[in-house]
Amino acid sequence: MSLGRTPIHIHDAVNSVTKNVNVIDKETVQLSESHGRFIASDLVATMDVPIFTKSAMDGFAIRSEDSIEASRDNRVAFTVVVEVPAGSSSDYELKPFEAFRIMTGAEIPESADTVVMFEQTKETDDGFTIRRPFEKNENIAIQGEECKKGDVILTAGSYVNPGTVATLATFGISKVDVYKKPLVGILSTGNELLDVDDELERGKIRNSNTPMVAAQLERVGVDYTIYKLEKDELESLYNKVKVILEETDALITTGGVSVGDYDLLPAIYEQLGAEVLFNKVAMRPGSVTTVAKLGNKYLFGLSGNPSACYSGFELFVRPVMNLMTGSQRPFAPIIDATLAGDFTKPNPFTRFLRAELNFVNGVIEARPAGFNKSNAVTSIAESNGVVILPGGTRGFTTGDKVKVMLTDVVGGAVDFVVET
Ligand SMILES: Nc1nc2c(c(=O)[nH]1)N[C@H]1C(S)=C(S)[C@@H](COP(=O)(O)OP(=O)(O)OC[C@H]3O[C@@H](n4cnc5c(N)ncnc54)[C@H](O)[C@@H]3O)O[C@H]1N2
Ligand code: MOO
Ligand SMILES: [Mg+2]
Repeated sequence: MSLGRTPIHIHDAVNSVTKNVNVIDKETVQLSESHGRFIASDLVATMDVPIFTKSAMDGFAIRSEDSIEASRDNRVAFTVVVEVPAGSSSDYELKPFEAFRIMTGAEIPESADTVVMFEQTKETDDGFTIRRPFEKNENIAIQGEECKKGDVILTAGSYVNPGTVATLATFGISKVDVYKKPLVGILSTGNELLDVDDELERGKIRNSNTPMVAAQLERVGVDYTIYKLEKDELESLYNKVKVILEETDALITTGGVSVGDYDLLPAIYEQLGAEVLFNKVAMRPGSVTTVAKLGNKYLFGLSGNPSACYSGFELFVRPVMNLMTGSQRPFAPIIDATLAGDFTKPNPFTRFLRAELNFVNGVIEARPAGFNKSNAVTSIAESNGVVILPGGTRGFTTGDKVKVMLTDVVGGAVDFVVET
């Protein structure tokens, strides 16, 4: 009951869920399936990159020593002897004032040591002239200049982004060791709940938490199973939770964690013998969010109220899922922003305010999104971040500096503005 619940600080709550999280396991996936995963072993360069010294420009490869005397008044002439397109090479030994016609990406023949771009030459019948000396290695990409064989390119736990995919391909890695994704069960509870397709009835509402939580899990790249809605009935709910824990790595329930007569999750954690990490957090919304552990398995008891459910996920489920998946950066970034609307209510506890973020004239503006109460659903849709107002404060107004958690990094700016 509420009397037995001691609210803990949000920092303590986050720390307690995110310590001792075990990564699930490793698996090998095809390169094409690796994007969005976390690599499970260090990537050590098996060769130099570039693997051979090559031309960085389309032009002519020459011996730099032949260009020393070149000037505006004394153009030096070269004769083109061999063509070297990308994908080929030449063992021809250049004689003085001879040149290769060479393309970007082609191996630099041994006898040349610098490249003159087409734009730096004037064409002649059998070649070209230049008007300045070229130093060794101009317009050349040297073998190993990017990385050397044996260098550690990426460490285990790195996120596989499109550039990682390109790097893996460069080293010929078509099968990638990644951390396994946890399988998470989603179970919404409540006698009042109907499925999305059901006709509305008196006193009932549609279950919006299950699809929302599923989408949040997708956003962190985790697999899930959706279980059928459960009524607030102790025995059947207990049995269901037990079965789900056998089938999954973690369980997210929504609803039934407060102190109401039909809020059964606290009794279920007790019956399971689970360790309750906390059952009250000094925050709004989501103060009744409860997290328990049974062995390595997490039981996230998210609040039934949609906005509380959403915040509870972003604060606790998200970092744990990221850690289980092998991420070394489990938390949503928290940045500075300027409030673009008033929020005058008192904040006895730390307040999480869904907000729409915009980048305006170099400043990140955070506009509190719509109807911003615990039971709100539409404000979540209007938000792409969460403003964090410290507990024990009140009266925030437009222009105030606030912290914002970047929950949603999908999408972009309305325009492209950079200093050039
Ligand atoms: N005496 C007290 N009453 C309440 C307290 C309290 O401290 N003392 N805390 C309040 C707060 S704060 C919240 S938040 C809610 C949390 O309730 P539960 O987590 O137990 O959730 P339910 O009671 O099952 O439902 C609450 C609310 O959310 C709606 N709901 C539930 N599931 C869904 C769903 N899947 N999709 C959409 N909406 C859902 C449900 O119909 C209720 O309206 O408790 C307060 N009470
Ligand atoms: O748990 Mo509640 O969300 O503070 O309204
Ligand atoms: Mg309740």
